[in-house]
Amino acid sequence: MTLHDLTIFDSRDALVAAAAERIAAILAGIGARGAVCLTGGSTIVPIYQALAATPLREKIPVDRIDWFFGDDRFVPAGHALSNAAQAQDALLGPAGVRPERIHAMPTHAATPQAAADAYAGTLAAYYGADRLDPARPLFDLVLLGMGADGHVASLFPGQPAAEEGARWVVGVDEAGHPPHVPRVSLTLPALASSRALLFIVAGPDKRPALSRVIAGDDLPAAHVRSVGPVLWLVDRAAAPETRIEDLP
Ligand SMILES: O=C1O[C@H](COP(=O)(O)O)[C@@H](O)[C@H](O)[C@H]1O
Repeated sequence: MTLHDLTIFDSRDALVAAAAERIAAILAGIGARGAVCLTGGSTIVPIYQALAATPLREKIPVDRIDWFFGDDRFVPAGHALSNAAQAQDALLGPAGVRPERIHAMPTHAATPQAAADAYAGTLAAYYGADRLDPARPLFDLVLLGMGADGHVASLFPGQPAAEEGARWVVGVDEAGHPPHVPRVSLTLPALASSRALLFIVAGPDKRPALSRVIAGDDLPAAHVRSVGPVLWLVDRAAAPETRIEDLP
């Protein structure tokens, strides 16, 4: 991460408002067809709610966007831990997105890896190829949170999924962070196939990992790339205490 990619907001409310505005502006610029990769976690929920409400909802061309997921918990559809259910309740439902535009991970599959393989097929069918071309990113926008351990999507530190360099989607049998249910996750190459990528990070529990990302330590979040900008929007509580001028 370079410092010009990091914006620090004085409060979580300010972060939520600014992130929602930024996302709405990106989505408003989508042309005839676009793809967005949604995140799970708790930080994103009020941002989804702001996007689904007036006045931002009016800026979003919901019917020209296909909505995908960066990861999900391997739980039945509608489960309290489901990222897809959370996004449906906070954003997609209230914003009036039609079901055929929503591409949830098939967490009813026999195994997390079977779900991952099926979802890779869904992505490839949308993209029209099974090889990613940097000149033609898969996603217009990827949204990500970061766990306190430095995980992104469901790519946890020290696990092989975080090293995957070929497949687009992987099954994760053991989550490295609560809730400890199996996961399905896009890989770093799939996330990197994006015109823009936005991290949204809040809370004091994220501060150590964010400091490590800035220092370039070996954490999944530090390895996230995009064809376009990778922007970090963080609140003051998550930001390192080091004076900004002293950061690398
Ligand atoms: O496990 C998860 O959490 C991360 C971060 O979530 P947060 O609650 O700390 O905001 C999220 O990026 C990921 O999608 C989710 O499955």
